[in-house]
Amino acid sequence: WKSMTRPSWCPQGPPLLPWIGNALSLDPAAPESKYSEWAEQYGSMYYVKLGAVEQVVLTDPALIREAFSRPEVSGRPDTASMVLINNNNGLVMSEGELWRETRRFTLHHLRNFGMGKSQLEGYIQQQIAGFCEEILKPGCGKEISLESSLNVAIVNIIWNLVASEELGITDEKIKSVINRINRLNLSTDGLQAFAVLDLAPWVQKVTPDWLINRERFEKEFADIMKEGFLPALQRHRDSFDPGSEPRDYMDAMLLEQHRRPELMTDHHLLMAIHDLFLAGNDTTATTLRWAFCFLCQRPDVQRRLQAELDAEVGRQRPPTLADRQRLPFTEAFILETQRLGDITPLLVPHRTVAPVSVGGRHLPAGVQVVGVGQAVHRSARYFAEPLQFRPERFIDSDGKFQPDKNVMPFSVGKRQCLGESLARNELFLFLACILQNFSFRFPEGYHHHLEQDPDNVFIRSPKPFKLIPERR
Ligand code: HEM
Repeated sequence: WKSMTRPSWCPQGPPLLPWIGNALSLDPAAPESKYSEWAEQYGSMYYVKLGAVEQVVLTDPALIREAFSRPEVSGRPDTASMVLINNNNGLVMSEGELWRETRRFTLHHLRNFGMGKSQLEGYIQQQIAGFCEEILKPGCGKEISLESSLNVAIVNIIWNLVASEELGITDEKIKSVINRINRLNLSTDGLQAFAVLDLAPWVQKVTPDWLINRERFEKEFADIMKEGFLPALQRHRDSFDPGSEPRDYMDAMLLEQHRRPELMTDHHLLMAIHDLFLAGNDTTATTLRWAFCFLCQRPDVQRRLQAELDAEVGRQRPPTLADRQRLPFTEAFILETQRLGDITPLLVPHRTVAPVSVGGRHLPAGVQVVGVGQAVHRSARYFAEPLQFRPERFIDSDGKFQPDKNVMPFSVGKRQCLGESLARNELFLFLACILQNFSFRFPEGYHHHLEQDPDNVFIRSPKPFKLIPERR
């Protein structure tokens, strides 16, 4: 009876089954749809229990903003799977002082090395030129997929800031590292077994490790580190000089480790690098894949984007970040792609680290706080005809781009995406530079709509598709 009772601090929510709560109601491949459905029934704040995990779910943008701006809501889930994967190290899953210090330090150094500034622009354009030369040009007139080659072009940009190294766009080894790291962290295959631990932590005590694949997971993780990051870190260690200016983020981390060994342990350092690699590649590459999907679905939108580019930039020079102001429809297209593509429909869950009041309710410490981005992005309350792809909704009567604060793909508040400025620059330059030179269409008879890849649980990716590039 006790396990079926909602707490007095949040009395509304779907009915709870004994012990398992609402766990059976969620589709593991797309849990966000149930959360959005519940939003219609139970309103802007409701209570959900997934086995042992208590969640307060927020579906109203003002409430998400209020909660995520509070330091008391800046923790991360401490469920068994999360602890196993990250051990609360790194950038994305750490909390408390370790997170605050590492986030401040990372932002400072990545900005120093050019993140969000025009000094990185030339390098981003170089990656786009390589992608056009090696993937799009040879693919003209043929059916191609934009899978890991797009990720490599994107990963090179963050990897340049982190390790001053460039990886080949068609290099199979790096593609395999990217695929393995994404699969392990983001796919149902990697995480299904551990979900059981979260629902009922006691299962851990009675289940042999081999049954939940713990060893396989740990070995795969160690192998990826060995193949992907350790060689670069070792090269930095070998040539590191504590007396001179850091060359990149790895150097800066090693210097900090020199100064504060208790904070920058080897594992934390490696996890921070892993987090930048992961957070900085599949997010942006998946957003671009949605963009290509919408371009093929809507040739009229594609033509309008190209007409704007031709009129404002021409074809003699590549578009630059300084052209942004003059390309309002391109900006509107990107925002609409982020709204409807909605790659993180549940954002990333937070946890209360101390009691806190949100929306007039007093939440205790230790509760997960889930902001349902999808319930905002696809709600008719905030967007007219929310399932239609309409970039014009962000263009005002003077023809200017009018961003809408209810579109929050990078989340909000204390843990708002650390790479937002970099990602925005990448999305703009990739789309503008590519559309200046290429057009895209789906193969004859293919329609995509909004179907998602069922294998990817954390990032809502489009179902794998092929497209045909043509030279303009
Ligand atoms: C279109 C691209 C991107 C999207 C949609 C996106 C979205 C997000 C979201 C929703 C969060 C969770 C925020 C929260 O917990 O409230 C996040 C966190 C984060 N993102 Fe991004 N991101 C993108 C690109 C990037 C890039 C390029 C980087 C690389 C620098 C990056 C690094 C991070 C990091 C390190 C965090 C953890 C921040 C923290 O916990 O303090 N992201 N991102």
